[in-house]
Amino acid sequence: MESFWKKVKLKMKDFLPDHSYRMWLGPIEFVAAQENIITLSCPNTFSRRRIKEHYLAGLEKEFQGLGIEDAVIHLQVHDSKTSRQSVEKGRKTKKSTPQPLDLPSIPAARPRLPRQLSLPGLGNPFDTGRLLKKSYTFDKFVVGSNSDFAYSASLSLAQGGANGNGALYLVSDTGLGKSHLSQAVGHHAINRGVTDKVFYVTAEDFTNEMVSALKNNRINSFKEKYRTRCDVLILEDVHFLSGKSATQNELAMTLDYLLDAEKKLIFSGCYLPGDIPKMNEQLKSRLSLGLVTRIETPDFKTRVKILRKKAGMGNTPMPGEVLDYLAQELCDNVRQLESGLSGVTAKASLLGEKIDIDLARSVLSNISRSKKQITVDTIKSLVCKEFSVAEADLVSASRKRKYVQPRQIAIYLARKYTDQPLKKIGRSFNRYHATAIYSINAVEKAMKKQGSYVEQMNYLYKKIETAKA
Ligand SMILES: Nc1ncnc2c1ncn2[C@@H]1O[C@H](COP(=O)(O)OP(=O)(O)OP(=O)(O)O)[C@@H](O)[C@H]1O
Repeated sequence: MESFWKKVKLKMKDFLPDHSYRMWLGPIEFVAAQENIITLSCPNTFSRRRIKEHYLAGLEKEFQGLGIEDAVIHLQVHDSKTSRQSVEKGRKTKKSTPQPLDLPSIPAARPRLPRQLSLPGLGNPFDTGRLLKKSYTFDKFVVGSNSDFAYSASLSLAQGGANGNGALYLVSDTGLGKSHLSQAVGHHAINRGVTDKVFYVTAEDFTNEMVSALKNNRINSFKEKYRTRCDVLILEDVHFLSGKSATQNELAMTLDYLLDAEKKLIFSGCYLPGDIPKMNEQLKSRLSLGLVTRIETPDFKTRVKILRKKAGMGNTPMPGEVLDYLAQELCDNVRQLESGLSGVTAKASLLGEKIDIDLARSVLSNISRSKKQITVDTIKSLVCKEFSVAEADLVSASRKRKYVQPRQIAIYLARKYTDQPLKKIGRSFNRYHATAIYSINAVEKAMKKQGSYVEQMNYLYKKIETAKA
């Protein structure tokens, strides 16, 4: 049986991005097999959970493909102290360890930087569908005047693209439903049995996977994977590709294949394709080939509708006046509405308090206080002080190195710590928003290359987070 496991592993190696294989499947060892039950051992509980959630069904399928009908995998942890209890029967076994109380975080929104923490393994066909967030379906999306066109376009694409378009580009500021709608298209395809070859991948993962394939002489299988094994491609955070010309070329060619084969393509990003700096014309034109639709910020009526739906999905009844209050105060995006709602629910349940306006006010005061503390101006003055530059120089047209670096860093920090749209941030530095995107990418790139740069940024984060209002 061990030889079967070796075969399964080899197959997985082919399927998965290199880093995912190395991180998750490479370290797994074969332990024993009895009839159709195969016991494998993982290096730790975290890895076991990850394997269980993302890879187990696929592994079992691979064993079944090798003729072991009804293969069931038991996962255990390597640790010598491992007891029998740590052997789990895949998905069916309930966790016996009590989980720490997971308090919902109150901040208004998660950082709006292009996703840096995307999951390894995104976009591999083996993970098909399982990487899509369960709740990101059409029926859970609340349609308002801000999103009706994007919703209809996504649904139409999911239902077969009656308008003949095989591609859709969703654009919006952060937290307004791009991921939700794009993943809803994937769910639709899988749930209706149209196809399970749905690839969900961020532009960053696509890039990393391609670079790793190049390094490991696997570029042909990378190309083959995207060009021939995918029916629905969901590519998020497209702006991340700015300046990455090799990835742009490869993606443009892949898109040609997929478009020719009439596959469904959904892209999302914070900027229109034409506004992404350092993006080659071929890719821009392909990204714009289908419908390009914008999701706007929801108006008050829609915010109430969203809150009502989300409150209805939970178990805690939420008075109408509290929903109105939250909708009035939280205007930036839907993620912020979700934070407010879960903050109110959590506080009420933890303290055993009644849900009313006073409670909601106390929860939101924390959100707005932390938001108010960090403004673009606070960031500008802190960066000027740290780099010993005058504010006039920071926002000037000068491209001298001594000003460019602090300027880029300040823009990056403004994006990370404030809710200001990038256009507005750019304007605060007398720059177009394309330059703001470029600055953010430049800082990210530098952080990836130099440890000292990361240290410098960590130092600035601390300074900002502890700065007085
Ligand atoms: N119209 C909507 N109805 C219901 N939920 C929504 C709606 N819009 C957004 N959401 C919810 O808000 C949260 C953020 O949405 P999502 O992640 O899709 O935003 P995004 O535009 O992709 O953000 P980012 O650019 O930061 O990735 C999700 O939990 C999503 O389900």
